Amino acid sequence: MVINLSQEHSLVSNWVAELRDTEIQKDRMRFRRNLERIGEIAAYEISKILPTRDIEVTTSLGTASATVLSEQPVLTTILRAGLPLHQGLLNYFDKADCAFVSAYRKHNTDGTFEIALEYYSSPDIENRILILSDPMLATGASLVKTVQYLREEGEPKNIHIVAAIACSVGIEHVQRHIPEAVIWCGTIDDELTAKGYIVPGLGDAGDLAFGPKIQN
Ligand SMILES: O=P(O)(O)OC[C@H]1O[C@H](OP(=O)(O)OP(=O)(O)O)[C@H](O)[C@@H]1O
Ligand SMILES: O=c1cc[nH]c(=O)[nH]1
Ligand SMILES: [Mg+2]
Repeated sequence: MVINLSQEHSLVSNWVAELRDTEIQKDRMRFRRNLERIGEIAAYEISKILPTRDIEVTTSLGTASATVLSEQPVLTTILRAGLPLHQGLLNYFDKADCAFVSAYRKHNTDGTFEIALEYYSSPDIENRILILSDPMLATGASLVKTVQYLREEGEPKNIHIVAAIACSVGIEHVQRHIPEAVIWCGTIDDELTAKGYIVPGLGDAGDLAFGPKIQN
């Protein structure tokens, strides 16, 4: 299932427009904050379909009935571009456990690339609700490889994927390999360059959030 958070107009479309704009992108703090805000809205939307339980809360004047989450998700992100989106999810799921994975494109001299996974820090994800965030779902290779890697340690009961911009080709790749995943995205673009960049996309999310890095 794919949920496009820009299907109907909301502030999300405004933040995605700012993320794409080459002038506004010069403000790294705004770029990171816009990713964070999309993470916050995604958390709010996902919370509507998470399991709940009813509780009684003692107030100073009586007792109130309330419905609250019955369990906390595991928020997993892919370093480094995933950090601002992850922070947004964590701002709202403030009691969640967190996992971090490093997955990056290791470029070959012929222009092709492989996904290198080198670092992994996670709680036990067996039977947990996994929310995996990465701002750019381009080919989908990083997300699929990350989920395959995490599954060697435990089987989550639900998988949610959060992206700011998802490419339709990448969505199909994820759906082929993780058909049960629910994909929440800020918007959907249809093109990918030969180097795997989303068009119109926004450029390199990691560089725009944190500055350029040396090529690996
Ligand atoms: O869907 P895919 O084709 O796998 O591409 C998406 C990946 O590319 C970006 O990371 P990048 O390799 O630029 O690393 P960075 O976070 O260090 O910038 C992005 O944050 C994703 O992890
Ligand atoms: O368009 C893209 C694709 C992958 N990673 C990015 O940061 N941008
Ligand atoms: Mg990058």
